[in-house]
Amino acid sequence: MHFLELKNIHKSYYLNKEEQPVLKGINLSFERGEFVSILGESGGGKTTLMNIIGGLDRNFSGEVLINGQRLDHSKSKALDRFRRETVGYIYQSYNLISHLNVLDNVIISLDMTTLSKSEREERAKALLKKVGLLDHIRKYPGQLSGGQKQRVAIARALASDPKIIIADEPTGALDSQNTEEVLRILNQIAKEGRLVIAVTHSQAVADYGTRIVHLKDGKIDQEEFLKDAYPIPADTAQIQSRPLPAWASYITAFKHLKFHFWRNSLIILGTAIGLSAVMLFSGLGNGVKGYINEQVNSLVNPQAITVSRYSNSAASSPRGAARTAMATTNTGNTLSASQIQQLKDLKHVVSVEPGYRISNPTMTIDSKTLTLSSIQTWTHSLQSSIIKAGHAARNNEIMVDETAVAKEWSSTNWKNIIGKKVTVTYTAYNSHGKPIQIQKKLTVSGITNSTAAQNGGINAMNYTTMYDSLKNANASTQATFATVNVDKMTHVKALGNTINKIKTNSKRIFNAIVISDTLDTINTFINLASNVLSAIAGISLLVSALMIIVTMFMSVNDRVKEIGILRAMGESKRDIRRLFTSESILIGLLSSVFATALAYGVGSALNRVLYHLAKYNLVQVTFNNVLFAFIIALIIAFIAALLPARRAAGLNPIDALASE
Ligand SMILES: Nc1ncnc2c1ncn2[C@@H]1O[C@H](COP(=O)(O)OP(=O)(O)OP(=O)(O)O)[C@@H](O)[C@H]1O
Repeated sequence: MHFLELKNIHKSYYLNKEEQPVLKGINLSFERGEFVSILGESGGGKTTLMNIIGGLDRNFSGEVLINGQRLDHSKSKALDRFRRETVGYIYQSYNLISHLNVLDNVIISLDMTTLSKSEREERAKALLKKVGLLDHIRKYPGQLSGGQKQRVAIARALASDPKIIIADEPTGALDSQNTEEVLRILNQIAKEGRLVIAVTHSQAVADYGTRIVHLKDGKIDQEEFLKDAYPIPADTAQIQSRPLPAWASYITAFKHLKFHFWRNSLIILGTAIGLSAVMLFSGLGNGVKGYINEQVNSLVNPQAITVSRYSNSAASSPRGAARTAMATTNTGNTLSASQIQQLKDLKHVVSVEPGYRISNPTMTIDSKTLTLSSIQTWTHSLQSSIIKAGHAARNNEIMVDETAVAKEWSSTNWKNIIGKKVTVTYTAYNSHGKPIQIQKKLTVSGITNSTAAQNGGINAMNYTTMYDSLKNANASTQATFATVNVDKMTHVKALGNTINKIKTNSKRIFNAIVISDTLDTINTFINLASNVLSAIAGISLLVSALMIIVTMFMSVNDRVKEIGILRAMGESKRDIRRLFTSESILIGLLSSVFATALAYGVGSALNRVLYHLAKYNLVQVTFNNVLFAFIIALIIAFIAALLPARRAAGLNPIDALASE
């Protein structure tokens, strides 16, 4: 049984459907320890034969047997494995991978073995030492002489410990000294018990081996046995091969990214700008939402429900409801003691504060008379943080709004209004609905600022002051609204609904305003606006996707030869596809990292500029915004790589190797 046997190999190429036979029945056998030279005229089919032996060509007839076992050329996985385990290639034009240094050019073949990382590095260095290049391992192929390149190629071919070395014109591009050196190494390889098959035009080179095979007109026309095959040394442990692991593709992809640093940096920058814009707009949405929520909650206590009488004219929308709440004693829509009790009896209610709101009162300060939009009693529905100066109103005191009153009184010394005596005049109603004019002298105790809450701001006295003024004037003392204080924030919404559903004689009686409802509506609009802005920014990501596609196609075009080399080394179509998808995914990942830094950087700069306007960080990029951007970037990168990666994987390895 021969180590390698070729039986009746026929191969034709077809040009315009016209058959051009190249190999016309090759029968040959080889043994380990041989150094066989194949001689023949140019175009005689030597390379074609090598591609068949090396498991690169599948379109031929005849049989290739290894240790008596037929190599099934219809099974691509088996062929990948055969190339990976059994064959090492050396080419006339070296075919080193230009973006990998000398050491990595050898290690890339070892990545398909089960050796550990340190063992792989050790073996690569040992092989490079053997070919005299240990001092050059960090150089790139472009920094080596022809002879050095070929020696790297030999080290690479030997890396996975293959039993067959195919050398296609290994000395074709070398001077006599380097030729001598390479031949010596090849002879040494044969002495190690490997089968070396070298294609050559040179009789001198051929004479170096153990056998010469002449190829003529597609047939073997002569064989010369020069020496016996070298004895096969006792087999040392064979290095185990394995399919290329995913991490190896990522490492190679990263090295390629690094090699084309500037080109890739620009793409990463472009993608990162688009991604960071998406993050910033989402962050701005969060910030504005947070700001408005904080503003509203600082004016109005979210854990209090403002309840007034329900009137048909009030729409069910928050704005309509707000109008109802503004209804005052003037309308006669008041809350009776039993209705207040009804509210007190509800579950989760901590307390109920009856309140009065009176519209269009006038206020006279010194000789100035102002018409206000309303005066009300202070309840827990208001936050004490709106009192900007002075203190909350005690008996016979009043708090006045900064803009509507204090600054109207004096634009410069408005704070001096505190302590001033004012006369408030307003209309109330007696129990028969008859209007009663009430006039009351009060002292200004504090200034409120709540312009964001409602027009006209808050002018408020305490409950006792208002109650006494109504009682003394024989006006109705029924509350115009009530503040229902709720035990827990989580119960507020449900309680609001419950209050709205209470009926007497199947008629709804209460109208409850839950501030979170209003905030929900505001938040929906802000979300919508920020999503629209993010989506607009997202369009730039389409441009990024196109950039990645173009780069990947360029990368495939640049690397056609490399694809051929990797396939010859035993990488599968899947490995090649992954090489390009992983590069694109790395671009996506790096872009996301860069975009995150950019978004936080620009975000904090914007916050610094805007802070003095709102006293709030208006850009708040959250972890979820970042996560979303990462996911989007990875999806875009993956999709962008699909077509180029498919093209790369679909390349015929022989054509790829033959590409210029
Ligand atoms: N992909 C192909 N399509 C068509 N014809 C091809 C193809 N590849 C090779 N040939 C032809 O097959 C013949 C054998 O080519 P091959 O490269 O095997 O020759 P060779 O003996 O290695 O030549 P050289 O010594 O010049 O390298 C040539 O005539 C070549 O033009």
